[in-house]
Amino acid sequence: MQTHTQDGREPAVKTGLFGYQLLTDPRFNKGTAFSQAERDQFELNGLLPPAIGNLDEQVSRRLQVLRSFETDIERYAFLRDLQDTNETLFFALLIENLEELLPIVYTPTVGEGCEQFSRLYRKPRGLFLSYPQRSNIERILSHPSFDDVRVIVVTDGERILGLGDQGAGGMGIPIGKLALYTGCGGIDPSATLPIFLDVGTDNAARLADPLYIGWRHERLRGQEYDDFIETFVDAVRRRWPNVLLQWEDFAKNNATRLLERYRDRLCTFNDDVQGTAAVATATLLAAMNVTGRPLAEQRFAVLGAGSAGCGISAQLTHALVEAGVNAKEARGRFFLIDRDGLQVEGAKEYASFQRPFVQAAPVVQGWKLEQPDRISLLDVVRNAKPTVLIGVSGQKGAFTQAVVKTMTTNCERPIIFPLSNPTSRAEATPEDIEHWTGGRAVIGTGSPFPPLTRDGKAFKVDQTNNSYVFPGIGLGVTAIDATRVSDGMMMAAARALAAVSPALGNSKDSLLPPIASLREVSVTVALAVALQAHSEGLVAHPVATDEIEGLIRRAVWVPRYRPYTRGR
Ligand SMILES: NC(=O)C1=CN([C@@H]2O[C@H](COP(=O)(O)OP(=O)(O)OC[C@H]3O[C@@H](n4cnc5c(N)ncnc54)[C@H](O)[C@@H]3O)[C@@H](O)[C@H]2O)C=CC1
Ligand SMILES: CC(=O)C(=O)O
Ligand SMILES: [Mg+2]
Repeated sequence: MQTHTQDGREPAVKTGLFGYQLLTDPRFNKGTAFSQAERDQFELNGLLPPAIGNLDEQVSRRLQVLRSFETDIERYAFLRDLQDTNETLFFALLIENLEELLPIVYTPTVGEGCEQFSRLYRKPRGLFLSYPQRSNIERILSHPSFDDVRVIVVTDGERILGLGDQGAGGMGIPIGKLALYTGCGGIDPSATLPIFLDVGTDNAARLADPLYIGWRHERLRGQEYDDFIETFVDAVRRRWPNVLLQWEDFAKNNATRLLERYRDRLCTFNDDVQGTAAVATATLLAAMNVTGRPLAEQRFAVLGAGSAGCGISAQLTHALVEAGVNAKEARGRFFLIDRDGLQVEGAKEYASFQRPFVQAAPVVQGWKLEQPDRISLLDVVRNAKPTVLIGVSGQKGAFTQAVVKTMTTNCERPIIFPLSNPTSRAEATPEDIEHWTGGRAVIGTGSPFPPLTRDGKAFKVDQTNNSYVFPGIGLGVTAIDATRVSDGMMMAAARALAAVSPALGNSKDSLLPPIASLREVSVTVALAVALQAHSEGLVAHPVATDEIEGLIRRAVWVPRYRPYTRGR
């Protein structure tokens, strides 16, 4: 991290790079903004056009080019190329235009980026650790360019957004998430490392694609898979004992299992399980200001009993208990519906992460059902009368008109969150929900949607996405060297986000702060997370409570060109 000297000038960064190598290293490249003195010192004369520019000019030039493309996937490819050419410029552009660019760097366009990854692939970024290279992992991680790594996002590509198994194309997700760690959370980009664990793919189209860049092999499972993950985690712990490791977009049979296996062995969390739970909890707490009905009175229907559905239900159960509901009753408030219908005792074998949210058989006795052998979402909404409906199933249109309209018979202001990503997988569009409920629903979506019209004015749709929390978790954890990510830290993140809800002061306002303010939101989340880690004794070095905010603020990386000096 760079700091200012006492006279306010930044210390120069030493680099052994010069000439063409300096211009082709995205961490050091300044493009046309290299000064004449730097061009002389680093042998750049002739390699650059003569005009000397600056970061602001470069940002406006790139923005013009970006806006001239016709499609978002072209914009995505352009931004990925810029990131791999000049990181400072990429992040300056991103940070100054968060609201416009997040839907490209992140959901929904990143989904298409993953699907097209083999075609778009240009330059190396991060690490592809493939099964055939398993005995080399330690050597691969040992490269000096990774010495400063503090945050890793890792995927095996099996459940990419709601798009399923994308094989090596899944690498687009760790790259996108880490772009937000820097763009929103202020983590120094040289401290971030995207990793793809290539254990093959079961995506037949990818395996048959001659241009596929991944390991052309069916997905490994069972002991071979577990041993590979163990080798990876062991190598990570040895190389970076205090790194924050974020698991992302693993399939449901692995996500919670791996989290439980490793959460006490290193500083780690699963974003789909825990990050999603934190943002959903925060948005719901904020929604209480709009509906006027306290959390302790809510009943929940959750479509999709996977990583996100069970993670959300677990954290909300804690929140209900904290609000005074007893634990058994709190769990009973959750109705989780998967492919086979409502999770209910005796219907089938449930995975261990699903079991806490299996309804007792007597609860559904006497329910009127559409079909006798299956309890559908509509049956649940009719009979259990939930006040909150959450979609994390990846199933477009699963919140039908009948389901949504029935929600309005349960309560005056139903809370309806179709959280699946990307946009094409949302369980319902805000426009339809607004129409079907006559404007009574409180809405949150996973991906961005255009504003609604309410009382003749544009009304922003809240994007209930874990991007509101994971960058702040990363900033808080790394700023104070937290050793673990606890449930308490996740709850602190959720409460901190809820506490900055615009709806707190005005029940007609948004539930979440604007996307454009994500950098400030992340500092707020970081502070809450760091204070909680401190109070739980989960910090590597002693630090005074009143120093924590300063540590966080000083840790925030800002894109600007630093002075360089030649040396090793
Ligand atoms: N807004 C946000 O921040 C986040 C959104 N998500 C989205 O949530 C979705 C699910 O993610 P995960 O839980 O990690 O995936 P998952 O694969 O663990 O869970 C999805 C569940 O939905 C079930 N399902 C599939 N079809 C169904 C149907 N017709 N009816 C009911 N259930 C059905 C699956 O059997 C599975 O249990 C994805 O689209 C993902 O993009 C996930 C994490 C964060
Ligand atoms: C947002 C996110 O993590 C997901 O859709 O998987
Ligand atoms: Mg995810």
